[in-house]
Amino acid sequence: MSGDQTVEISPVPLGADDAPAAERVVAAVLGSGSWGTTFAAVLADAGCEVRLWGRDPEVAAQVNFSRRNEKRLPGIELPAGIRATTDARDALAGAGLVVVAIPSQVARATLAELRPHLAPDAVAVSLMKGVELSTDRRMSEVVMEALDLPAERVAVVSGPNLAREIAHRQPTATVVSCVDEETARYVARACSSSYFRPYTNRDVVGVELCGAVKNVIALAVGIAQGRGFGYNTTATVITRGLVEITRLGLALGADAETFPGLAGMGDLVATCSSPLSRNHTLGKHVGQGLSLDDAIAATGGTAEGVKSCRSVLELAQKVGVEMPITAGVVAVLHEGMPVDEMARGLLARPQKAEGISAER
Ligand SMILES: NC(=O)c1ccc[n+]([C@@H]2O[C@H](COP(=O)([O-])OP(=O)(O)OC[C@H]3O[C@@H](n4cnc5c(N)ncnc54)[C@H](O)[C@@H]3O)[C@@H](O)[C@H]2O)c1
Ligand SMILES: O=P(O)(O)OC[C@H](O)CO
Repeated sequence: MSGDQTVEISPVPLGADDAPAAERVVAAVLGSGSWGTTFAAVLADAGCEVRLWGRDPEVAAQVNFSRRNEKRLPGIELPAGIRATTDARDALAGAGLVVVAIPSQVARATLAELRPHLAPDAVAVSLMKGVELSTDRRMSEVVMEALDLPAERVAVVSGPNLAREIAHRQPTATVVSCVDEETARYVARACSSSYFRPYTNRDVVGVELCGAVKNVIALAVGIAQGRGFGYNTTATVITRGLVEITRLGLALGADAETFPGLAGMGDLVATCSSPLSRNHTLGKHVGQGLSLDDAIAATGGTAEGVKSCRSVLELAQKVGVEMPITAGVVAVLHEGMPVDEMARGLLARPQKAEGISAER
């Protein structure tokens, strides 16, 4: 059974319909999974005209005629301002904002197909939290390359944003990051509502790495919990996980302020704590003894860390940063290492000083 099905969430409507409609942005959301559909709802509640593109005609029909996406967001009523379509040309025509919410590993090929339909002045937004296998590119880099856009027109949104809580209009905040501050503010205005509060920054590298690597750390926490370890182990993995994320980020030029922020610590805590997280849930299944394939099937949805753990480790090796938790997750998921051996290996590492800047 997936983690999604076991968690009860109370809807907390905070007057979403009262949200101020600033400029009327036309937005196309690519991907009608849990986060794409939820972000479409956020944009609609914020006053945008929203087209939701997905491959599944049944999902599109259900969104249009019942205001629901029962497959990904069971029991949730969507706002009226979303029109779903399976026709990419229709979704993208005149869309000034193009939001990408498909699994990271298929983004490049999918976007390359859609590129001819992109409006000439469009700004793209990546919601994806992964690193591309074989190229080790962050997702904003993939979006830039596949859509042939400059960095100034590509933003990322990342933070403690579990889709189902937001679909229930529970309050949260996020970070909209772009090298161009004006673009970040434009995107932030477009998605700001009474329950969704975006902050902006220009540290795209840091924000994206936080989003991708926290999935790997959530897998490690899930593995530990599935094995039966308690809060001390959980807190240790989260804290040392943040050190891994920070070291990698700093080595790749990120801003130190990002890591204790919403996209860093905030998202790490949400993902490592919640049974709504697919990465956390999948890790738990593995810790309880399921094979990777069975754990993937039991979890459902996209658990980006399963694939991205390998590209994250490769990135780290390229810049000489040691990431022992990430290496342990790769070994358990992809190299057959038993969970107890991962735990023993992490604990047996040479003693060292605690800080971020301690030897790598
Ligand atoms: N769900 C969340 O809470 C959440 C929150 C923040 C970020 N994210 C990130 O958003 C991204 C999408 O996650 P999600 O939760 O929506 O996943 P999901 O598994 O719920 O949905 C993925 C969607 O992509 C579609 N898809 C798969 N292959 C495709 C292809 N080749 N072309 C077009 N569509 C394709 C699937 O049919 C599905 O509708 C991931 O990178 C994830 O890390 C998710
Ligand atoms: O379900 P997960 O593990 O992909 O996590 C969802 C979001 O990234 C939490 O912010």
